[in-house]
Amino acid sequence: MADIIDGKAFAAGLREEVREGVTAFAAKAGRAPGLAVVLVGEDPASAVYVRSKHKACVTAGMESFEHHLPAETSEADLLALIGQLNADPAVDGILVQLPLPKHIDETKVIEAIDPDKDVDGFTTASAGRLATGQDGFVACTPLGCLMLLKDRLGDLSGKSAVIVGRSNIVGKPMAMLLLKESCTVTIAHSRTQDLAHVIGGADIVVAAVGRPEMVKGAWLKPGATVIDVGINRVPAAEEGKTKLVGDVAFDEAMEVAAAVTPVPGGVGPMTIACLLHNTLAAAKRREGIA
Ligand SMILES: Nc1nc(=O)c2c([nH]1)NC[C@@H]1CN(c3ccc(C(=O)N[C@@H](CCC(=O)O)C(=O)O)cc3)C=[N+]21
Repeated sequence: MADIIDGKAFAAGLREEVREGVTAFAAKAGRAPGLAVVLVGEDPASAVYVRSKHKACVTAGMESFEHHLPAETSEADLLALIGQLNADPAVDGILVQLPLPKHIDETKVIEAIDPDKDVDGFTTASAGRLATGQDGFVACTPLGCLMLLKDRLGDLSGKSAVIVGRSNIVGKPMAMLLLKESCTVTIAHSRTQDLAHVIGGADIVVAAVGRPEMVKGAWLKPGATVIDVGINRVPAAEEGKTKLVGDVAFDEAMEVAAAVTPVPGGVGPMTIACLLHNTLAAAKRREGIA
């Protein structure tokens, strides 16, 4: 039976570490780090995420600036707000909750964020810095996955890692991070032939495809470490109820792997903790505090 990697507990530790860092920062800078979160529209899932980000911020001793705009906000008005936040000295980090309403060009909005305030790591500048080994912000979800892997395995050098999924916000930055750790990295995706065979060679599997339980336990190399990024809401056994499952068939994986992250309680909590970590780092960088 594999170990369950307790992302929730690890995230709690990281949040406590950030809280201490915030206290030290405030003593030197005379102000708290500030995170601006921009939410456009009424998507209920987004509202839940934004509320938990706000709570986490406040608990860590940070300033949280919430900007909740109506769904019909124009792209120009949103860009103007980003411009204001870029110029606001009290704002160290800017997060624009995705997805945005269809009439707004997401890329254009993300690119408007000052890369030095891009705590989500979503701008082209941040992606380029990561790919070329320069200092910058790493997207919170892959950063959280890397922390869990290093905590579990220590040195990752020489390990074979397969990432399932090639998104800009998880798959690609995850590949860059693992490459930097000297893993041998494979990115698999919907067109990959014989996925079972590809995954079968991996010491590390990161599943980020958004397809419920698509990675089967029998595909895994015995003793593999499995990081499940998927958060899929599916019908539960009880009529009318739903439950969350990952991209990995968890019970099967537990029979073969050495360690597996659960959903919920795995990668999800790490994403928010890493957002706080990035925001503190942004504040320190802006104030020239080591
Ligand atoms: N600009 C932007 N940045 C984001 O980082 C971003 C975003 N937009 N849009 C939406 C996704 C999703 N996301 C999650 C964060 C935490 C959990 C999380 O904490 N999940 C818990 C609870 C899940 C639940 O009960 O619903 C868990 O997995 O244990 C999940 C998902 C951040 N996102």
